[in-house]
Amino acid sequence: MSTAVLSVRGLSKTYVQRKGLFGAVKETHAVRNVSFDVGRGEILGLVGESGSGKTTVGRMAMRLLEATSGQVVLSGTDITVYSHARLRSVRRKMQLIFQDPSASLNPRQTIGRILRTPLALRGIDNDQDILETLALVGMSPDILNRTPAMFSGGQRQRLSIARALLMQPELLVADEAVSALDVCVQAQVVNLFVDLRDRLGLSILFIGHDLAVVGVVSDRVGVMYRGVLVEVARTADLFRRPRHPYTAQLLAAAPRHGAPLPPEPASSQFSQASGGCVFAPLCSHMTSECLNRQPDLSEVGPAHQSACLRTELQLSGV
Ligand SMILES: Nc1ncnc2c1ncn2[C@@H]1O[C@H](COP(=O)(O)OP(=O)(O)OP(=O)(O)O)[C@@H](O)[C@H]1O
Repeated sequence: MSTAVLSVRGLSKTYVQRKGLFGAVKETHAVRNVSFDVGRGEILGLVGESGSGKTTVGRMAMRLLEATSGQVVLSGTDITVYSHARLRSVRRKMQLIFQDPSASLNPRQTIGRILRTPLALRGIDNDQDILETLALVGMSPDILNRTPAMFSGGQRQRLSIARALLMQPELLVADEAVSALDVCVQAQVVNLFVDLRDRLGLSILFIGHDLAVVGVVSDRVGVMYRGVLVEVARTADLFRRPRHPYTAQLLAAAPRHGAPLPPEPASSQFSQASGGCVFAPLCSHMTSECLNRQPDLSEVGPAHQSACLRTELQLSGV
């Protein structure tokens, strides 16, 4: 991690709603004075309960939503005052991954057409980048004539990540990107985000409500509570020594406390030979389902193992 790819300073958002034409005005102070950096090649997690302002922060950071006040700096350039026309030139550098990939992939288009769209925007008309990117996200190259409906939720999320990558972004904003997936597929997609950080040096703002999942993927974690960023810390530090009472509350409620860690495999810390998802022994809430499934272990890379190691340290309170 070196210089910040994204810096937000003092971001605030007040939603103003009026009931009817002459009704009372209701103000919601959704986000108050939020500041943080996302370093190059860093995953910053943003966690908090529903309504705490995470999505609002993510959208303001991408300038998809106008902030009431505050500043957004992308790779050293202050884009706070960019016009919409000017924003177009930097938009490709920031890509949003949604919770529901079905809603973001046109069901009537083939995967080939969906993935050629970002390439066309870059003025490229051959499929080489597509094939390389599909390999990167763990998808087969022979799927270009299929449609999104022919894939599982996890595969569709990989495809939406592939489409985002084809824009050659510097920053991904993943807003609840694994929340709609079942727990074992969550582990695989989380693994993919960690791999992308390590292989491409991507910066990722990873937004979620589940501290166990956000903790696995993130280098640092920021905690949102009622619109305020109450704490930002390196993940291991946050798990070891939460400074804010709300963080401590989140940690106490995390399902990882439910079961003791299983014994470490004798041969290797992360035995792939034992079968099942390697996340399984480490995240108690993922355990039984993952072990029953035997996901494709060839997808499990070293980055994933380091994520597991970090989780294990966190879970064992090291
Ligand atoms: N368009 C809007 N108009 C009015 N209020 C809004 C709007 N969007 C969000 N809010 C309010 O702003 C607050 C923060 O919402 P936000 O969606 O950013 O939270 P969140 O932490 O992402 O929650 P969730 O995980 O449920 O999406 C909530 O009180 C929400 O009701």
